[in-house]
Amino acid sequence: PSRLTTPASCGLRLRKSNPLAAEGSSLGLTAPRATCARTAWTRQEGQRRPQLAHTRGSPLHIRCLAGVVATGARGHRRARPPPRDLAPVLFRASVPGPQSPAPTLLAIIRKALSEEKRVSTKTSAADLVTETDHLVEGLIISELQERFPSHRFIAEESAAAGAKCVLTPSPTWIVDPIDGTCNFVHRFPTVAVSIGFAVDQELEFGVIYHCTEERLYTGRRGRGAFCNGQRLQVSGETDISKALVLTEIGPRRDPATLKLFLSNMERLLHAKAHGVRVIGSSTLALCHLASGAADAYYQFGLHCWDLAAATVIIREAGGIVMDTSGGPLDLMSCRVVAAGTREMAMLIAQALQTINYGRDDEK
Ligand SMILES: O=P(O)(O)O[C@H]1[C@H](O)[C@@H](O)[C@H](O)[C@@H](O)[C@@H]1O
Ligand SMILES: [Mg+2]
Repeated sequence: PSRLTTPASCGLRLRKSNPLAAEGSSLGLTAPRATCARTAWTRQEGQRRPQLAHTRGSPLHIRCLAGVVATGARGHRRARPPPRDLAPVLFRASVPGPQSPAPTLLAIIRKALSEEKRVSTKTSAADLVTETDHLVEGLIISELQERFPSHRFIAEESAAAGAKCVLTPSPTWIVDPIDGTCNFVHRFPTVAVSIGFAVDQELEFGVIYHCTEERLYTGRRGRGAFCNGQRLQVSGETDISKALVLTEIGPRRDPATLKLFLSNMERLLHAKAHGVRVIGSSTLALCHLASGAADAYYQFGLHCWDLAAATVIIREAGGIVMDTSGGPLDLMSCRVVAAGTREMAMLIAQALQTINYGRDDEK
């Protein structure tokens, strides 16, 4: 398999035992070795953000992510690979063994999960963020930026700090460093990292890692969707009265929004859905849909970083992702309906009342 050369201080290779091996062999993946990173915190425009410098032997070693290969150009690292030739595999998933003191991205999240956290709020009292969200986002972006200096990024905590969320035709990584931050704060073990990639405003691939259950979901346009190497397939259910439906509450708690949220749930229960579940992570709920463990998902108030990776995974598992109007998905519209079948998606869309959260690209 091809082996990408990385800068001396941040070599990354993927293990053969990586859960992606089945898919990975066709992508030319190789085993991981340590990446070293040093973090320093500085205040910029009132925000606390990580500045990263890759330094071998620095106190914080991060073996975090990314074997990225150009399948059409094996063995060549390109500053800007041809869009269709990119395939991702992100995350060194395992906690390091005793001989390896370097924490993985996953280890950082898992360690922080069990510790006290400094929690801040963003758009509402229920919209939470921690230092770990910032740290993980900084690590992911710096790693990818080093490999692909011309690529663009849309990332949750950067957006919260004022960065614009505009999806241009340029290759763009769309990152949610921790999805399920409220769960993370409460130590509720449903937390994920989500990274999507778009070129020409089209979603090319997505990777979602379930941090506590060590499940790696991947989807690549035209190449299928997998969980730990097992192919994913959505359910074929078309009847709401036989459906398990998932949703998320969204960040707002004002009475008008809550009334609409509860009324939408009530409408689906009146339609005799078997259940409507809220698990606290949009990306993992969407992965459950992709794996056939649920039949539909809808939400108002989610963001492009909740949707980007999951959309590829669901589509590649045979599912439908659309706008709540029944039209095509608009990644920036802060709303979605997804289902295993078009019939189910349309039934859900027809049952819903709109909750207007605005657009990601107008904030
Ligand atoms: O945890 P974050 O990344 O803030 O994502 C949340 C998402 O943006 C919301 O729409 C969902 O309702 C939450 O469950 C997600 O966790
Ligand atoms: Mg998040």
